Amino acid sequence: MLRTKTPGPRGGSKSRRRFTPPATKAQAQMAAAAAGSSPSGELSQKLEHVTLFPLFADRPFASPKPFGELLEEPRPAPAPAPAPAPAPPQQAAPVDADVPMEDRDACILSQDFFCTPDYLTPDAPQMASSFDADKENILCPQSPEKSVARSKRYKRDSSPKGRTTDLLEADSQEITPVRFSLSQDDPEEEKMAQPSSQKRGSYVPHSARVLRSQVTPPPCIKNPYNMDPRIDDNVFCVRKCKSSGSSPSIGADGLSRYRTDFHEIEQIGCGNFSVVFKVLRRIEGCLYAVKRSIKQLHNDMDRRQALKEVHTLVALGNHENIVGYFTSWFETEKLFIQMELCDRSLSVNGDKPLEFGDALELLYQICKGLDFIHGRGVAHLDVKPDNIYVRNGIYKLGDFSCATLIDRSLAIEEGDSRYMPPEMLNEKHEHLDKVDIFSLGAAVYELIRGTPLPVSGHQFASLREGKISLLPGHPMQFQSLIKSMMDPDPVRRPSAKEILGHPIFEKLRNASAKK
Ligand SMILES: Nc1ncnc2c1ncn2[C@@H]1O[C@H](COP(=O)(O)OP(=O)(O)OP(=O)(O)O)[C@@H](O)[C@H]1O
Ligand SMILES: [Mg+2]
Repeated sequence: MLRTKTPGPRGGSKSRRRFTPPATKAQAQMAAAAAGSSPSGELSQKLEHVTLFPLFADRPFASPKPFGELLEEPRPAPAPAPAPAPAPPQQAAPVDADVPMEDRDACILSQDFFCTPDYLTPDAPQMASSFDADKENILCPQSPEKSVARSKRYKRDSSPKGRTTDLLEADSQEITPVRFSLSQDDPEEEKMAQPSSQKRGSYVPHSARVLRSQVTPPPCIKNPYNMDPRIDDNVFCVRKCKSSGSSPSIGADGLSRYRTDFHEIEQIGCGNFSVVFKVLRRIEGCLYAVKRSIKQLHNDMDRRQALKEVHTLVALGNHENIVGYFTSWFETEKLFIQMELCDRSLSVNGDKPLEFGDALELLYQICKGLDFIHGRGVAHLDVKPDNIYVRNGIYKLGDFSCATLIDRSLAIEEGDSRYMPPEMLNEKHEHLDKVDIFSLGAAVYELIRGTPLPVSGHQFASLREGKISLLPGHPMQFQSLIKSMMDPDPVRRPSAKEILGHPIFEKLRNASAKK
């Protein structure tokens, strides 16, 4: 859990620099300096004959004296410009000779193809390698014959075999059908990438088509084995995909893995540090939860801190009562974690008070999860209703962002203070597994009573002295178990294993043994 996050020095300045053409910026600086409106301007006025911008002195610039005089000083003659190539007779638009070839290509890409400003053109190395200036000698036709028409006339294969291709191409909604690139080294891709004579008249440059095929996410494909009733079949509908999931997957920093791999359905949760989305993994046709950090993780420390959750989940492996982990990655300096999608998390505000049967089930199942993680030397340290999820009636422990090693060899972070035992408040960390037992007892106590636990004050202190109110309608055996879990002395609290062996769980034990 990222308790403190200091904004990094980079922020958006990188992109701002990138968007500002150097000459314009220099001119603006010179103007400010000449006007004496900046410290450098005042300095230049004092020095009078010293230019602060020797690098840009050969650019035409109307500046008042004494800068103007300085600019007239003899300078080495500029290298003669290469003779301009004879313009093709039917050139559609004049090309700026000052713009390098690569930039011109980028312009074609961004304006003709993406209809976006140039700064969206991704500059990742893998993208750059797809641009071959030699393959780009396709002239812009005089009047762009909208090949959209061709796209409309594109004949769909109505055979079942042709359906997949159809779907793949349905999302591209532009000029020429494109296919999603699986690999840069794919020989098939290379073959497709060869400019052919048929394509010579195409309005879209070859590299743009290749790029487009790389950044257009595939549509959502239905998995015939997956009968998950939570999936809305509309996401597989071509038209819907066009509007909801086929925008080019380019983020500020290049290709978006999130947009390419997942179709976002809705936001399902928001914590202090993360926002969680219900998503469909496009090629699998299965639902997942993706948790994304809210703030950008600018420095290494922030990233390591956020990765604690991933490292814990990977180290733990699978358990029925632990939320399933799949993969994670960084994108736009945020951490994305792909997890098993649960139906909801518990909450004392949204839910009606927990009944005895449900409370017993919850206690038993989360104790199984705790027994599993404690057995692997891990303490959760943030057990609370918000971090307990339910899926098909199975309770699962989630949000491992505070987790640490019980042997105290890793840093210890405190979870939510409402569920924290007295020893944690006094910074005594000898029995970290028992911290989880207190928190679980407090969470169940809260859910049964149906009122939020106190954050501070007299009641807060009483709970940490072992003074808990009676829970009407619940057997005394159960109430004393909860009381023992919230014992002020961690040593006297039962372990997760001991709780699982309690006689009150006999039926549940037998039922799970039969499975
Ligand atoms: N796998 C999941 N399936 C369903 N909902 C989830 C899942 N993971 C998280 N959520 C929802 O998103 C909310 C926030 O997630 P999470 O607790 O992991 O974020 P956080 O920022 O670490 O929270 P906190 O404020 O507790 O530190 C959860 O309370 C839950 O409602
Ligand atoms: Mg949480």
